Amino acid sequence: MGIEVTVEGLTKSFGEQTVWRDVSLTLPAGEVSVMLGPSGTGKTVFLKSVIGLLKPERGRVVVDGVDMVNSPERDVYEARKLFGLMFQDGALFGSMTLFDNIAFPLREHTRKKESEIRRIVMERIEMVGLVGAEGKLPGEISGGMRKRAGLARALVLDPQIILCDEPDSGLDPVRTSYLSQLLIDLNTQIDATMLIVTHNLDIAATVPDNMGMLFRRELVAFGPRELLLTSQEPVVRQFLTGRRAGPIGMSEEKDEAQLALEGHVPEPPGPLPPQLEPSPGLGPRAAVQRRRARVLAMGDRLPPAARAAVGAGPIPRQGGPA
Ligand SMILES: Nc1ncnc2c1ncn2[C@@H]1O[C@H](COP(=O)(O)OP(=O)(O)OP(=O)(O)O)[C@@H](O)[C@H]1O
Repeated sequence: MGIEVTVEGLTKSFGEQTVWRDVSLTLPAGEVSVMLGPSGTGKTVFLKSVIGLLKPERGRVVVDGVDMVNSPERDVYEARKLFGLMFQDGALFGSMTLFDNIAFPLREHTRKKESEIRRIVMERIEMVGLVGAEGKLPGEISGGMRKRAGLARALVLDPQIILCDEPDSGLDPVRTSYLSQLLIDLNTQIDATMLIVTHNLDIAATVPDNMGMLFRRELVAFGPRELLLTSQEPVVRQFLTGRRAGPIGMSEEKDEAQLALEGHVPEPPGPLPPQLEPSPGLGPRAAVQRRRARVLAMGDRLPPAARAAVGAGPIPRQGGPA
C-alpha cells in the first residue's frame, strides 16, 4: 500500500507574494486525492513543495518519517525515490523513443540489467495501453499518448506516491474519460497514494476519494469527496459548477463589493455523481473499503450533508433515548 503524506502549517512565498499560507492536510495512504483551484492559486507550487523541489518558509511535509521541507538534502533525495511524477506536458525527451524515455529513470537510478529493464518497461507500457508505440518518438504520437507515456515513466520505479500535474491538459473529453479510468485502474493495480492537480470538473467529480481546493492563498477545504461535492461554500460550488457567478473572477478573485452587486446565492448541490469503478477483471479497489472505514470514523467532523452522502446516517445524540 502507498504511504501517507502529512502536510502541516505549510506557507510558501516568492519575495513579497504569498502563494498560500498555513496549509495542513493528510493524503491518506493508497487513496486518490485531487487538488482544485483557479489558475495561479499555487497548485503546481504545492506539488513541488510536497516532493521537496521548492522549500516553503514554514511548515512540514512528512513522508515516511522524512520532512521534505527541513531535512538534509541527502534524506530528501532518498525520500524522493518513493514518488512518481507526471508533469503537464509529459516532459519527455524529444530525441528518445518512448521505450527509452520510460526506461530512463531505471537506467539513471538503478543498476538493473537491460533484460530486467525491458521487462519492467513493457509491463508499464501495457498498463497505460501503449503496446506497439514503444519505438516511436514523442513528436510522432498524439498528446494523449504522450501523457500516458509520462504516466508509464512515473510508474517504473514502483512509486508509493504518484503526483500528477494537470494530466488532462490539452486532451479532448473522450481522451480525458479514458485517462480518468486509467487513473482509477492504476490505483486498483498498485494501491499507491495519488495526488492529482486538475481544473477538469469530470475528473474532480468521478475520480478522487478526497478533494481539496486552494483559493485566496488558503486551503479552503480538504476532505472526503462527499465533503466538497455537498459543500455550500460559494467558491467550491462555483468551481464545481463552472459558473461565472461567484467569488472567482477572470483575474482570480472578485472583490467583496463586486460580489455584493451580483447578489449571488450559490445553487444547492444536486445528487452526487458516482465515483468510477475499476475496469472489469481488475477486482475491487482496496482503497474503497479502507476509506469507508476512515470516513465513517470521522463522525461529527463531517457536516450532515456529507455524512448523508457517505451513507453514514445522523450522529446519535449522546445521553438521549436509545
Ligand atoms: N519559481 C517561481 N518564482 C516566482 N514565482 C513563482 C515561481 N513558481 C510559481 N510562481 C508563482 O506562484 C503562483 C502560483 O503558481 P502555480 O503555477 O503553482 O499556479 P497553479 O495553481 O498551478 O496555476 P495553473 O492552474 O494556471 O497551472 C503564480 O503567481 C506564479 O507566478
